[in-house]
Amino acid sequence: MNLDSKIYVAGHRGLVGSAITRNLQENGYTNLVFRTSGQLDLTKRDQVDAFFEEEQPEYVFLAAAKVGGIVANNDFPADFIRDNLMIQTNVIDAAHQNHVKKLLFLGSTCIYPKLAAQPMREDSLLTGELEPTNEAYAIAKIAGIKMCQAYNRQHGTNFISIMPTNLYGPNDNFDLNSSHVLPALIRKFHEAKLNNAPTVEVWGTGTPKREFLYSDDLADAAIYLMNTYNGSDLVNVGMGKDISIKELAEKIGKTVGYSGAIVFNASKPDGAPRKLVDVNRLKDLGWTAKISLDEGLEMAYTWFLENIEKNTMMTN
Ligand SMILES: NC(=O)C1=CN([C@@H]2O[C@H](COP(=O)(O)OP(=O)(O)OC[C@H]3O[C@@H](n4cnc5c(N)ncnc54)[C@H](OP(=O)(O)O)[C@@H]3O)[C@@H](O)[C@H]2O)C=CC1
Ligand SMILES: C[C@H]1O[C@H](OP(=O)(O)OP(=O)(O)OC[C@H]2O[C@@H](n3cnc4c(=O)[nH]c(N)nc43)[C@H](O)[C@@H]2O)[C@@H](O)[C@@H](O)C1=O
Repeated sequence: MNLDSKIYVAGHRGLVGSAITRNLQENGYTNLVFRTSGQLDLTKRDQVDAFFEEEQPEYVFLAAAKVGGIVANNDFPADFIRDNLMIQTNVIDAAHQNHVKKLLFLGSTCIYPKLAAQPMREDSLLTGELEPTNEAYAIAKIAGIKMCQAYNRQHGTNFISIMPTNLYGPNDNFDLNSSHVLPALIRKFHEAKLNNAPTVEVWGTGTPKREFLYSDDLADAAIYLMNTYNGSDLVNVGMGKDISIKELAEKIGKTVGYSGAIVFNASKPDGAPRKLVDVNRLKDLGWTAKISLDEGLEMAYTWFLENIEKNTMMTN
């Protein structure tokens, strides 16, 4: 990408899209194009076609998607498969029709089998059963990867796919029903501290392990790969280190300064037992993560205090 290339960041207000936008702006990219979902509903093909015909972006970061935590995925599988298939099909095909030079598709590590060998290598895709709580979302993401690969093969496009591990950072979703674990626990521990609550509820057994990457690191990797990587093979993006949910809860309790007890609610799903990604391909391509979980947690909690805690609209 040149500094004046026209770049469309789809989903620029979200966790990932906002981090990519910040990074591009800080690095002097001046010709960025955005639309909110209210201005451009990417599930509507006619709107997507009109937008691409009008704007003719050269590069596309596809960070718009229907995203949620384990319970939202489990409760609304139809919404997750429908919206994601529609958004990505519309954007990928419009990018081809309008001769976009390069597109970056964001998948997720939930595309790998529930019991994939750890750390999970890119070639474990489609080698086993998926985790049932997010199968619908994962199937949509796998279709997105395969669509990029098929377009590259048949049409000679340059559409790349990256598979980030669990992410967190500014503009995360802190709604307790639909968020991922890390923002949910920041909010739960913070509110328990304020209310002097004796316990905080953590879903599941606390034994599953997850890997967490700060969104600024992910954005840095995405832009690095957009600038340097041309290939149909997917690329994992992560830290290469994981932690149990129990350890994460203890860490967040410490960050927030909560001194009560943690109670596990085993009636909520655990999901995949472990999702550690193999980051060797990414390392070989020349990129490694820079922000540790401890640093990232401090930054995420500070962002929460400055942007969400003050928001009196928080209702659940
Ligand atoms: N969060 C995570 O832990 C992980 C995320 N990913 C992937 O990264 C990508 C971004 O996720 P994340 O930033 O967390 O998600 P967010 O929910 O934070 O942001 C998603 C963005 O998508 C936009 N969007 C949703 N539906 C539509 C629509 N119909 N039309 C137009 N825009 C729409 C929203 O725009 P608006 O704000 O204008 O409504 C929103 O800003 C996704 O592909 C996700 O699968 C992958 C691995 C982990
Ligand atoms: C990014 C990824 O995100 C999702 O998969 P997940 O990693 O299982 O998601 P999660 O962050 O919601 O949970 C991780 C673990 O944490 C436990 N947990 C404890 N307490 C809370 C809690 O309060 N909220 C949540 N959400 N989880 C909690 C929870 O029970 C589970 O064991 C999918 O959407 C998938 O599609 C996807 O791509």
